[in-house]
Amino acid sequence: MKIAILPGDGIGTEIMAEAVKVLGCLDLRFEMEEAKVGGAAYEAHGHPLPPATLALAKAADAVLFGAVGDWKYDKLDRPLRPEQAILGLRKNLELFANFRPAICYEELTHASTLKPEIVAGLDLLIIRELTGDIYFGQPRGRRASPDGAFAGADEAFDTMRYSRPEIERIAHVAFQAARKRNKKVLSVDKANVLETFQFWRDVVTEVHAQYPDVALEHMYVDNAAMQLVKDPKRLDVIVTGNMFGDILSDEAAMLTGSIGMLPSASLNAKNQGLYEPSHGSAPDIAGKGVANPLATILSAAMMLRFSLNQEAAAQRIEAAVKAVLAQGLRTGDIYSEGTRKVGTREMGDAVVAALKAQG
Ligand SMILES: NC(=O)c1ccc[n+]([C@@H]2O[C@H](COP(=O)([O-])OP(=O)(O)OC[C@H]3O[C@@H](n4cnc5c(N)ncnc54)[C@H](O)[C@@H]3O)[C@@H](O)[C@H]2O)c1
Ligand SMILES: CC(C)[C@H](C(=O)O)[C@@H](O)C(=O)O
Ligand SMILES: [Mg+2]
Repeated sequence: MKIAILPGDGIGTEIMAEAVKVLGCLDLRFEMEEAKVGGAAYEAHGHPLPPATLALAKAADAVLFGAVGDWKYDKLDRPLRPEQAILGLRKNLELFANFRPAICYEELTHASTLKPEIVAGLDLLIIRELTGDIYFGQPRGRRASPDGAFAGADEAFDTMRYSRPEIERIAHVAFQAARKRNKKVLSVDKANVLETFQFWRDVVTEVHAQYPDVALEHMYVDNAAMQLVKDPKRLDVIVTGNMFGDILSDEAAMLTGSIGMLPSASLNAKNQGLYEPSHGSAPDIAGKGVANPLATILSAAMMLRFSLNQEAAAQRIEAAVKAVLAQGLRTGDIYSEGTRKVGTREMGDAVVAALKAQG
């Protein structure tokens, strides 16, 4: 089993060190090979996704990814910006199905900014389409406005688009995931305004005909954003497009206590996957040793489950994370009174100790 380890930038290197430590103390044989990605790769090789990094990711059974980005790269031409690395990996590996589970662990009920009764026991799954939408639609660019009230003025434009097969395959993923859970899917769109998302709604409805045992509900994204904080436990599987999924998953992260708790899996049709926390490189706390490594450690657990066929090891990691939270250990982002504040490394060490204690 070969795992590509791509730490990236900012807290990416700090959280990845803890996840690698956790993987290393399982009784499994992995080959782990590390490569630079994002700003780190740009500094070393002049490109955020160098050919050798992409080749490693393609050849591996799974990719564990930290995070990329830093404000200092914001002035670079877009193809050279760190974020292009993660977008390029998703597109090149055809990782169209992004699973972002938002689970509120019992011990963290009080870490959320929402009232405990709203989030206690929350377990929802956002399924985000990851290789289409306005993220990748062409054409895009800047030009002099060709017409309208501001003709001749500078303007910028992007293209939102989805093809039928792209919507069909993510809808199948959502309905199949719902069959293993509570048999209901909420499809989030903006069909009242956007043609792309009226089409999304039509195609999801058509695919639903093959899943009569699963309940389907449609909702506009603005309302969904509201329902997520009003009554999130009413929701179970949410399927949506690339951009809405990006936004709603950060919102859902706060229901779990912190974005530092939200893992993710991005899968292609062959179940090859890239696993990463849903957060970014957090330049504001990078280098301070305070980042929460649990989203990355939980992403490693998802990797064991989905790409490496190691369900037992995945469950061991998840149980170790719960044990550490039950011991009262907290990084700053999930700290609340009466718990013990620890740094990134201490949190990783505690997960390793909890794994060893399992025998
Ligand atoms: N997949 C990725 O690599 C990815 C994802 C999101 C953002 N980014 C990039 O990261 C950079 C920073 O973006 P941003 O600030 O908007 O989002 P961010 O997710 O990096 O940070 C948002 C806030 O959450 C906090 N935070 C994030 N992860 C944390 C953790 N593990 N523990 C504790 N606190 C945590 C940060 O300190 C910050 O206050 C940008 O360059 C952005 O493009 C990359
Ligand atoms: C860094 C950025 C390209 C990325 C996205 O928008 O998909 C991030 O926000 C995420 O959620 O993984
Ligand atoms: Mg995001």
